[in-house]
Amino acid sequence: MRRLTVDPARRVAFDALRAVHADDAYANLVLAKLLTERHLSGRDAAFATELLAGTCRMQGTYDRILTAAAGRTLNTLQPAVVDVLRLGTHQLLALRVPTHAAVAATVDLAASAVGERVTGLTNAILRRVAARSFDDWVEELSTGLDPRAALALRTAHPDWVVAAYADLLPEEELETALAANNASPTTTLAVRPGLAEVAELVAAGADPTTYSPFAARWSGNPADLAAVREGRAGVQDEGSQLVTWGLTRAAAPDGWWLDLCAGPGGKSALLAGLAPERGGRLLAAELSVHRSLLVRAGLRGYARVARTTGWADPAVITADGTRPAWHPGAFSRVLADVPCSGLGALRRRPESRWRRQPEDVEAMHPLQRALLNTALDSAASGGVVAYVTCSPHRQETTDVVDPILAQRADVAVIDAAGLLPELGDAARGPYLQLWPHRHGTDAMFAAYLRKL
Ligand SMILES: C[S@@+](CC[C@H](N)C(=O)[O-])C[C@H]1O[C@@H](n2cnc3c(N)ncnc32)[C@H](O)[C@@H]1O
Repeated sequence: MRRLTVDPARRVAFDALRAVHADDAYANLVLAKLLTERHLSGRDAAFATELLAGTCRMQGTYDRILTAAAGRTLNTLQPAVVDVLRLGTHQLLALRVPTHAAVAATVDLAASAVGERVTGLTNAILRRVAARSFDDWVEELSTGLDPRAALALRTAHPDWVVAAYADLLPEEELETALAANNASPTTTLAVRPGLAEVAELVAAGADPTTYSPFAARWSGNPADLAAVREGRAGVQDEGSQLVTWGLTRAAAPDGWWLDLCAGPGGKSALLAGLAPERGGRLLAAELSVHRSLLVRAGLRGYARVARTTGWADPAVITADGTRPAWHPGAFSRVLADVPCSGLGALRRRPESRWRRQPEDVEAMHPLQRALLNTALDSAASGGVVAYVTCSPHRQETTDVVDPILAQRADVAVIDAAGLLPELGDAARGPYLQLWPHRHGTDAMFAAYLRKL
């Protein structure tokens, strides 16, 4: 029997991909767990990360290429073999792995992970994949497709996601916008106001970002930074920081602030630091017990300061935001960062574009409406509500906000551009819409509303 030399990075990527497909695991979470368990770091960890993330993102297009190369539908192959082939295809068509190395390493992976009997098939299919470049495959497979379907194939997005983007962006911007979802985002950190300064992160080697005064980009492991270890900074997309900052910049009375859907707690951590200097104090509410614990953990830096200085400690409760455990009108500022499809964070959630279905977007609509109505009921007269999604999809953004505005006489829109004037090109009517290709952030949406 021949000796197998399966390298640990490819094996980790394969086991993570199997968990994504067989157990509905989140690629990022399962990968982080496997890297730790198997003690992979440095170049091996970087290769496994790129291999897994790239394979997950491009899956729909790779499956079309593999179907053509195999001459049969993929459901006639063992699922584990299909995953081996997807990983091999990414190495051949997107990474700079020489053809012979990509094929040999993938055939060895097939032998060790599935069995010697599938090596001939794996080898034959991969050799056919390797015969063309990615662009040549796409050109061949695009024959007869309409321009939108060809764009979906080229940028590896489901047709319905392309349609949702096309609904919001000018045609000439569409391809750039979709392509931006295929770039690996760098890690962005946010300081906890009052506990750390961006200058501390910059002195440690991070880079300031364009818009958020709380942000810095970091290319290493966040846990290497003392500020992160001590709960004085955390990982948070710049878009999430900006929509939160917008809420704190509107005029509003002093009083308690509410984060209605707080878990895992990134925005709460920013709000908690900004509240005291604006006459506020934060209550973070979250439905899931596990996620409420994450919110509490994210606020641990403030808890330490509060113990020693008597500073107003943020509070965390586990509660259903649609059945308020507080009196109406109790809050001066309310953040409703509602559960959504996450279509604006496709860069960070490599598998999600193929897992999500249009029905998922529809299914969330009633909860989003209910949470926005609770948020408005919870705000005091003169108070401000931010309705936020990490999705630009019309159904979970303006289709939630506009009908509620039409129904309620006690709400007015605050122009988002006035709250965040440093952001060019982010107005969506009176609302805010960020985009990866325009702002380098997730595609966050925010509507700022005044309770009359
Ligand atoms: C988009 S996430 C919030 C992200 C969070 N604001 C952050 O920045 O870390 C939505 C959260 O709403 C929670 N959620 C879902 N239904 C809820 C409800 N009825 N009441 C309160 N929270 C809810 C989910 O568990 C999830 O943690």
